[in-house]
Amino acid sequence: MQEHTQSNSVKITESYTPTSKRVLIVTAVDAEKDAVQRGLRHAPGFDVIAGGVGPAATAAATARHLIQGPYDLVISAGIAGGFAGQAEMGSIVIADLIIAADLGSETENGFSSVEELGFGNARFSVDIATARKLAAAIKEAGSVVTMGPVLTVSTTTGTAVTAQRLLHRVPNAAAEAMEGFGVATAAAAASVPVLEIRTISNQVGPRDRSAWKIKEALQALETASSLLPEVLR
Ligand SMILES: O=C(O)c1cccc(C(=O)CC[C@H]2O[C@@H](n3cnc4c(=O)[nH]cnc43)[C@H](O)[C@@H]2O)c1
Repeated sequence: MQEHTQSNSVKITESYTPTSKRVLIVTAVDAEKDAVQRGLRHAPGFDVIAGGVGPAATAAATARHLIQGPYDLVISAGIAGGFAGQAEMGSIVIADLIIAADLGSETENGFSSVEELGFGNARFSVDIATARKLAAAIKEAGSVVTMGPVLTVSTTTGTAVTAQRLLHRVPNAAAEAMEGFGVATAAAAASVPVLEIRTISNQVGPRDRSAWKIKEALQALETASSLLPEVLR
């Protein structure tokens, strides 16, 4: 509290709330952005953008917005495919690792990641304390939540064989989407911590677009987003 005395001797009292975090949330498409914004209900401190589909578009959009910071946290958020037995349709996944699952080289002996090839980094750590806090809040709110690696792919998986190949590379993978690694690359370049929140619209495997539960996944995204102001306070 701070008190100011004006020249006419009327005391004006202002109350100050502690400075809250400034957070950039990056979705792929507008429908995801709208769901996040519905959940946030105009809470202060959050900027939400739709950065486009895929790691390149989203990395560029994230980097462009981070320049307008400073930001304390960047979140990649949206719908995703869930790996069977790890994350079911309508549930929420909080990444504990963000992995570029198809960034590398095909060899006679299978896939080699950029790390194995010595070309750089194929995975990013998340702000694990905040990730755990968010997962606990989601569980407390009554939603099903899994923490695990979220894969970033440039091509959506469409066969059981590819799903198995990905699980061979990352045995405990929870979900796959197309943007997390791009968002994390831009966040790391700006030294800003990152999170990834995914809500499951479909199973990773044979492509059947008619079976995607987009409405349910967007509702789950709204629910997860509604918990962010309290968790990040
Ligand atoms: O058609 C719609 O109404 C609609 C509403 C919201 C989002 C979409 C998308 O198609 C978003 C594309 C976005 O979704 C991620 N995603 C979802 N499932 C998978 C998957 O199995 N494998 C990889 N990515 C997936 C991805 O991040 C895309 O950018 C449509």
